[in-house]
Order: sequence, then C-alpha cells, then structure tokens
Amino acid sequence: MSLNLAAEKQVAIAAVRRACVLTSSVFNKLVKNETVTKDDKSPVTVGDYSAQAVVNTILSRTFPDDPIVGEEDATDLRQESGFALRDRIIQLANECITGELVPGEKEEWGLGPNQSQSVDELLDAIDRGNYDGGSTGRMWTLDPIDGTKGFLRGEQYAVCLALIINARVELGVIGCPNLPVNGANPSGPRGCIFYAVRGQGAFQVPLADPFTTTPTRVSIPVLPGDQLNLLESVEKAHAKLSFNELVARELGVTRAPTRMDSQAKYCALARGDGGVYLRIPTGTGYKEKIWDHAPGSVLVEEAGGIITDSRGQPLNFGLGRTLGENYGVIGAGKDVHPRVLAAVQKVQRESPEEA
Ligand SMILES: Nc1ncnc2c1ncn2[C@@H]1O[C@H](COP(=O)(O)O)[C@@H](O)[C@H]1OP(=O)(O)O
Ligand SMILES: [Mg+2]
Ligand SMILES: [Mg+2]
Ligand SMILES: [Mg+2]
Repeated sequence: MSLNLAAEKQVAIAAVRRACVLTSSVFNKLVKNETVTKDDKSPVTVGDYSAQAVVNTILSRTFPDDPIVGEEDATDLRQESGFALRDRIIQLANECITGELVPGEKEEWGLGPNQSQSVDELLDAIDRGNYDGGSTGRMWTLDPIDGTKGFLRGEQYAVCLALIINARVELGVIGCPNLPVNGANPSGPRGCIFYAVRGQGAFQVPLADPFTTTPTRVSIPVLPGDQLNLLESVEKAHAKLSFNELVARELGVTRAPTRMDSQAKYCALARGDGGVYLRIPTGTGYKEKIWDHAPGSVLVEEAGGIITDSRGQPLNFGLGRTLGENYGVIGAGKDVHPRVLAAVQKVQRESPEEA
C-alpha cells in the first residue's frame, strides 16, 4: 500500500528547490576561505551549511516532531575560529529564507520576507540534523550538498532529501542544479528536480518551475546490451573504479563509463541515461551514509529498477546514520540487475585482489 505523503512531498520539493537556488548562487560567489576541510578530510563549504540551515528550518516548521539525520553539524561554527564562516552562512541562509514566495510555497513554512532567523535559530536548525537514526518511526535524512567535490569543480552535485518510515524510504527528492534537463542534450538547459513517493512512480520537474509544470514520469528503459554503460564516481577514493572495468568487460559493455559526482547518478539511471550504477568499496573501511543513498534508491526503485549491495541484499536504512558494513551498491533496471550482480560476484571470486 502506498502512503499519501502529498504534504511531505510538496514541502520537500519546495525545500530542495530553495536550497538549490542558494547553492547555485553561492557557487558563483564562493571565495577561498569559504571552504573548510572536515576531520574525515572531506570539504564542506558555506553552501553545505547554509543549505542545511534552510531545509531544516522548513522541516522544523512543517513537521516539528520529525527528527532529521543531516550530514552537517554546527559545532565548528560555534567556536570563535568559525565566527567569520558562521556570519556568512547566516547571511546566505536568511537571504534564501526571506526570498519572495513562489507558487507552491506557503509563508507558514517559515519562508518569505518576514521570516528572517537569528544566529542561534539557524545554528540550532543545522544541529537538528544530529539525529542518530534507527529502525523505527519517521525521520528525514538530508545531504545539503551531495558531491561537494563536484560542486567545487562546477560539475554535478545534488541537494538530497528523503523521508524514512520504519527503515523504509517512502519519499525521495533530489535537486540537480547542473544536470541537463534532457540527458540526450547535454549542452541544453540545466537544472532539474527528481522525486518519488513509494508506490506512486518517479518524476522529473524543472528546477526553475517545479510546481506549475506538468511532471515528466521517468522510468528505466530496456536498453540493448550495446547501449549499457556504467555510472560511476569521479573520485577514486570513493569507489573502486578498476573493479568497474572488470565488471564492464564481464558484461560485454563497450561504452565508456559516465563519471559523475553525487546522487545525480541515480537520477541519470532513473531516466535511462546509462544503465548501471556501480559503487564498490575501496577497502578503507568507509561506511556509506544513509543520506547518500536514501532518495536515490527510492527514485530508482520507483523508476522500475533494483538496488542492492554486492551480496544481492537490499540496503538497510534502519541501522543508524550509516548503512553498516559496506558491501557496495549495485543499481540497474529489473532486467539488467541480475546480470550485473552475477558479474560483480564473478569478478569478486576471480580477482580477489580487486574485490
Ligand atoms: N571516502 C569516501 N568513500 C566513499 N564516499 C565518500 C567518501 N568521502 C565522502 N564520500 C561521499 O561520497 C559521496 C560522493 O559520491 P560520488 O563519488 O558518488 O560522487 C558524497 O556523499 C561524499 O560526501 P559529500 O556529500 O560530502 O560530498
Ligand atoms: Mg560532505
Ligand atoms: Mg553526500
Ligand atoms: Mg554532502
């Protein structure tokens, strides 16, 4: 049975759209000291923090009882060394929150010219993302900028939001400011939002006008073998790309892989640009985070695809902030997925040094 979730969907699309407008405008203004390196060596920018502040502010107003598992936290911004960064983040978040309402938005969501927030309110909003997750109840999960490295390069990144209920992803929304609206026309207009409610299909709308445009339903087409290619990370530290080459050979895939940062890969898969999402761990013990896969997985499933790990098991969103021990991620259309899983397992058996 499909849950209705019409209100959640509307709010989530509006929140993601605002955050996309914010992050694309930040990109054009970003200066060097506005990016810092986190303890895990990954970058975080004023864009990540301010986008999390905006989305969490909206969620707190609309669904005050729902906890949020968000990637960022405000600890560094509460220390004196973070004050310059903090002030910039507050300014950006408030500019975004106080922007004029567009069709589909409501002032009671905490948006519009009268809704400016104090420093403490916005830092607390960021920290509302510190929920530990778990297997029961409702929770949102947010990646305010997924693919920060892609964002910094001016390439693909995504604003990613999902609603998880009793460990099942029920709603996913992904905003891709730099993704071409039509995958077959890469130099055409850019900026799309993808969304899916479980049981209701997967859709794409333009970022510029998500509420008054008729949504386009997306689904994974049956692609002939010679048209399959792999969608994979840009960053070698994130996934074992040499393994992907062996899998491609095993599958008889001759097309070059498409390298793309962020969950934009799941969006590309969902609308048939590509065919296989493949992410094999690099052996560093990194655990995948729920916000990096929750919206993408429901989107692909609603587009007619299958998402599993390399054992063929579904991803478990009920273990906390991470997906637990990392067995990688395989996504593909229903017809292709069994072949990819078999190829992955064959390469694991035959090239254990790669697996
Ligand atoms: N060592 C790592 N291994 C795997 N994924 C990582 C690692 N470090 C960061 N990530 C996250 O991987 C995702 C990017 O994946 P991809 O390589 O598919 O673009 C991002 O969510 C990124 O976080 P972030 O959201 O901070 O950018
Ligand atoms: Mg990050
Ligand atoms: Mg991410
Ligand atoms: Mg991120």
